[in-house]
Amino acid sequence: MSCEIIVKNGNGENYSNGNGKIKDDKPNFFNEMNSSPPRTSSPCFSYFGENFTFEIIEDIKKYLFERTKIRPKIGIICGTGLGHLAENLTNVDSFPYEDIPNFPISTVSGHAGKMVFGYLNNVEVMCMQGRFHYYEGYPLSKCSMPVRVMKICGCTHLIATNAAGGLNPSYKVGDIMIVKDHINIMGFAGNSPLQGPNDPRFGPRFPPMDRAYDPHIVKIAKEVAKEMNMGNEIQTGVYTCVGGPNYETVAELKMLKLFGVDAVGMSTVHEVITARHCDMKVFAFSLITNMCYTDYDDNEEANHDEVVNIGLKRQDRITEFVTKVVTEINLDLNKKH
Ligand SMILES: O=P(O)(O)O[C@H]1O[C@H](CO)[C@@H](O)[C@H]1O
Ligand code: HPA
Repeated sequence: MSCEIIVKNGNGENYSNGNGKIKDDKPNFFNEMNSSPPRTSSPCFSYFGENFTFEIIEDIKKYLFERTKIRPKIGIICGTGLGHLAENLTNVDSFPYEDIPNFPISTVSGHAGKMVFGYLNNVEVMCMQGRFHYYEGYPLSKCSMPVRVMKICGCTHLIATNAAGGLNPSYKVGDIMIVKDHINIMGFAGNSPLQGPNDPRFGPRFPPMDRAYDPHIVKIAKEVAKEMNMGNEIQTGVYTCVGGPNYETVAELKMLKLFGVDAVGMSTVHEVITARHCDMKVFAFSLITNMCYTDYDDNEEANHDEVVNIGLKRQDRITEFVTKVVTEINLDLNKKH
């Protein structure tokens, strides 16, 4: 059975994949789910929001590569208050998001909104100084679209960092939690960055998510932590992403704790799913910026200024940690070639 995609392009015009007749201007949910993706380099819209086609991602790469000579294998996403990392790059070429064609803009404090290419300890990297969140009004596919840009730019590895609330009572503010796994709560509710037509040039329709966080890089990171004497400040745990922007209720936190969640935030999971879909190796960690209390008698409340401030306080340590992990990943990459 041939299926037809009818979506609107950026100018509001009908767009069809040419597999049949246009019957009306409303996209058909089931047709879209079963069809090949639209091949276009102008943004088009579907039930799942803007469709960032392979061609659009290639155009973004073209824009960047015409302006930088850096050819990174490692992409880094800086979490809230962690953008300092990008300030440690040398020989930088920096692109404000508003200048990059088809890029969203960062609207959250603690996220500068720049794509920075440069060297971290002589290793070529590209670094998002600021990420996109669902609560900013962007669909998950748009939030994680830059991960595909990293992939098409040649990155084989993604390092995702975030600020998160600590649920595990043995954690303390300032700890770094290496993410060993995640629980995709937004996915339980039927929301995924991979919703909509699948383009096999990015990855398969049904990607596996076992070992989403590369066990070998986790091992490398633990060795780095040991070398840095991080003994009582490094943890390993399970992260979850809630939609935000409100922080969680006590009852929600109790539930997450029962689920086995160690740290809770509002990002990363959809980026990791997108990265694994296109076969990138992933390493992620959370900076524990506040503790999540599951007792109604506790008066502590999370607030974003505190989250940003803890990031600033821990920036030097985190920069050192990431630099060493990047250096080790690069040594590994060179061994393989
Ligand atoms: O996950 P990152 O972007 O580090 O930021 C975390 O901190 C913000 C809340 O204070 C939310 O955006 C949450 O996701
Ligand atoms: N909850 C959700 N997201 C967060 C938190 C939190 O406690 N802290 C930082 N980001």
